[in-house]
Amino acid sequence: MGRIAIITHEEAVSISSQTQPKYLSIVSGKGGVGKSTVAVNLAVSLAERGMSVGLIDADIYGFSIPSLINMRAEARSDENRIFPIERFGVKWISSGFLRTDNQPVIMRGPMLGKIIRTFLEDVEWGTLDYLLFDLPPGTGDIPLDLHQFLGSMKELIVTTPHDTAAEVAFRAGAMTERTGHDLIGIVENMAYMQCPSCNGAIHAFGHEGGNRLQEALQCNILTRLPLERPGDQAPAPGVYDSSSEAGMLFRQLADHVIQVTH
Ligand SMILES: Nc1ncnc2c1ncn2[C@@H]1O[C@H](COP(=O)(O)OP(=O)(O)OP(=O)(O)O)[C@@H](O)[C@H]1O
Repeated sequence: MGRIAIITHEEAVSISSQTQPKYLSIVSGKGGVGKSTVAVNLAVSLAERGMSVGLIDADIYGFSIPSLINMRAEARSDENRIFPIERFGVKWISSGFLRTDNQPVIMRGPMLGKIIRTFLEDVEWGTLDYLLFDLPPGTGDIPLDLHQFLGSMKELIVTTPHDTAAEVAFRAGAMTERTGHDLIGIVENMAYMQCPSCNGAIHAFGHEGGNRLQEALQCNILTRLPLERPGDQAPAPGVYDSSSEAGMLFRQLADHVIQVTH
């Protein structure tokens, strides 16, 4: 597993505040592996370190950011600009904030690209240190569109330890190379759970998938996250409390991201 660097809050703040945000995509091969959960908690952890952070929910059809951060609201807009929703120190935009009736979003490929462009250009982001993208699972048009709009960007790939998830994640990782994006690491989510009686680790989804992916993509696993739901103390259904094991690991991951992207 890759070494995670811990940095102080002061160091983090001194790294922050450039004019151009750093673009970071969170990708996965399959749905349901926890990509949006990783994106949300990384965004909140970066903000806690003093970074100015925005997140684009680029999963236009399958958006889940509003429910993960427990926010049902319509983004304000005027003639020219859309104002992102602010919560937990992060600015968020999602198609779920453009309509609040939970109706399906029906769009063809080129319209998806247009929506992403609108999110990039017409949202009042202000000055950001990081703009994160929660991409839809798989290797569709949106990563290609983003490459066209922004050029090179950093990517984190999320998988579970299950062989199938890792195999599909490999294709998403290979796509990263083809689009010229820079894969900074792998997050193995739902890697283990703690046995309630003996406290040992239970590997419900196996434990080889992440290692195989690491070898195949020649890229480090940055963290292995437990199978653990945010508890009653959690600030929202998809946001971990900073004192939980997952919460602490997300804060370490944020430190690492700051180090490798500054
Ligand atoms: N480590 C974890 N432990 C327990 N539950 C988790 C964990 N990670 C994610 N979940 C839960 O699994 C479900 C799917 O997570 P999430 O929406 O983040 O996945 P996803 O990969 O973004 O899926 P999709 O691409 O289909 O939206 C959510 O209910 C989330 O709360």
